Parts: sequence; C-alpha cells; structure tokens
Amino acid sequence: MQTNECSLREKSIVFIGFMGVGKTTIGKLVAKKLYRSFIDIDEAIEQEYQMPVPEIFKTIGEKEFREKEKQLIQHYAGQKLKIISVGGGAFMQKEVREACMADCIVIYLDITWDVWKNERLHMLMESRPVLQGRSMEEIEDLFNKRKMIYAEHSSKVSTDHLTEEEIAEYITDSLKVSWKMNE
Ligand SMILES: Nc1ncnc2c1ncn2[C@@H]1O[C@H](COP(=O)(O)OP(=O)(O)O)[C@@H](O)[C@H]1O
Ligand SMILES: O=C(O)C1=C[C@@H](OP(=O)(O)O)[C@@H](O)[C@H](O)C1
Ligand SMILES: [Mg+2]
Repeated sequence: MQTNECSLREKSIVFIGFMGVGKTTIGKLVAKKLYRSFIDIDEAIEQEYQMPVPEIFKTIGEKEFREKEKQLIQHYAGQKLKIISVGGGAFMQKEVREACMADCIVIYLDITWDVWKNERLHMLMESRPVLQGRSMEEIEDLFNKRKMIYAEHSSKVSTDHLTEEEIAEYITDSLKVSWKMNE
C-alpha cells in the first residue's frame, strides 16, 4: 500500500521523549538492526558548531540552538529510510512536530517520572543545560509539560525496567509486523 509520497516501509523513523529516556541510544541500535543510517540531531548540531550542547547553550544561546534544531529536523524528516533521534525539547516547536508527523513514523519513548528521577537524572545533570539550576519541583513540572507535547506521536513504547537492547528489539519487531501487514 502506498501512502502520500513513499511507502510505509520507506518512511523515516523519529524518536521523541524526555531527556535521558534513551532516544540516542535506542535510535542507534534500531538503525543498526534495520541497516539504516542514523542521525542524532544534537550530534549534528554539535558538529556544525564544533562544540558540545552545554557550550552552545552558554556561548550562542538556546534561541539559536532551537533554530538550528528546527532546520536540521525539517531537512532530515523530509528524507526516506532514516532513523532520527531528536532532542527532548525539539517537539516544543510546532514546525518540528508538523514536519515529523507529516513525513515520518514518530515513536515516543515513554518513561515514568519515578524511574526517570531514580535511574536517569544523576547521569544527565552535567550534559543537559535545561536541567541545570532547576529545583526538583521545576524539573517535575517540565517533565509533565513535555509529556503533553509528546502526546502527538505515531506509536508509544513504555521503557520502564527494560534494557536498551530489549526496547530496540521490540521496536524493530513491531515495525516489521506493521510493514508486513501493510504490504
Ligand atoms: N532502557 C535503558 N536502561 C538503562 N539505561 C538506559 C536505557 N536507555 C538509555 N539509558 C542510558 O541513559 C543515558 C541517556 O541515554 P540517551 O540515549 O542519551 O537518552 P536521550 O537521547 O533520550 O537523552 C545513557 O547513559 C544510556 O545508556
Ligand atoms: O529537552 C531538551 O530541551 C534538550 C534535550 C537534549 O537532548 P536529549 O533529549 O537527547 O537529552 C538536548 O537537545 C538539549 O540539551 C536540550
Ligand atoms: Mg539524545
């Protein structure tokens, strides 16, 4: 069955979800399993500016980071057969949501607040400028606000208590089933 411009099987896959849920790690694994090329939007931005994300926030500012993020996502979302992991804040921009939802399969990696707070937060403080200088209550508030934004997706996977490999395997298997059903 053909969809608008390319078949379901050819559509690029975009991973969304909160910081640290595993978009970069799982995107890479899924790309490997499906023999597709992988683009991590944060890594692409870091390459363009030749500096890590926290330094970009500090020296160039979040506004320009978000603009570059939007441009790169619009560029890659229009391509076929890619696996794209976007940053946790990318879906805050309407144009990003529209570009991804129009052309790609958007997979929302969902984690509960308790698991995120207990198992991920400690790994992220240094590398995620958006978390720096915020109280726990403010971070929980951000988590809940972002959750509403991620409501726009094609499918959702709950990641609590699953390993990176288990999640990637589950996603790959589910995609293969849905492609087969659409043949
Ligand atoms: N399912 C998981 N179980 C345990 N650790 C995980 C899992 N998914 C990701 N991680 C770890 O969490 C950290 C953040 O993962 P990352 O892929 O960078 O998340 P994101 O791109 O969503 O911010 C990494 O150290 C990664 O190994
Ligand atoms: O949620 C956010 O606003 C951000 C998430 C980060 O990506 P990950 O979600 O991959 O950590 C990165 O884009 C930047 O630090 C801002
Ligand atoms: Mg990431």
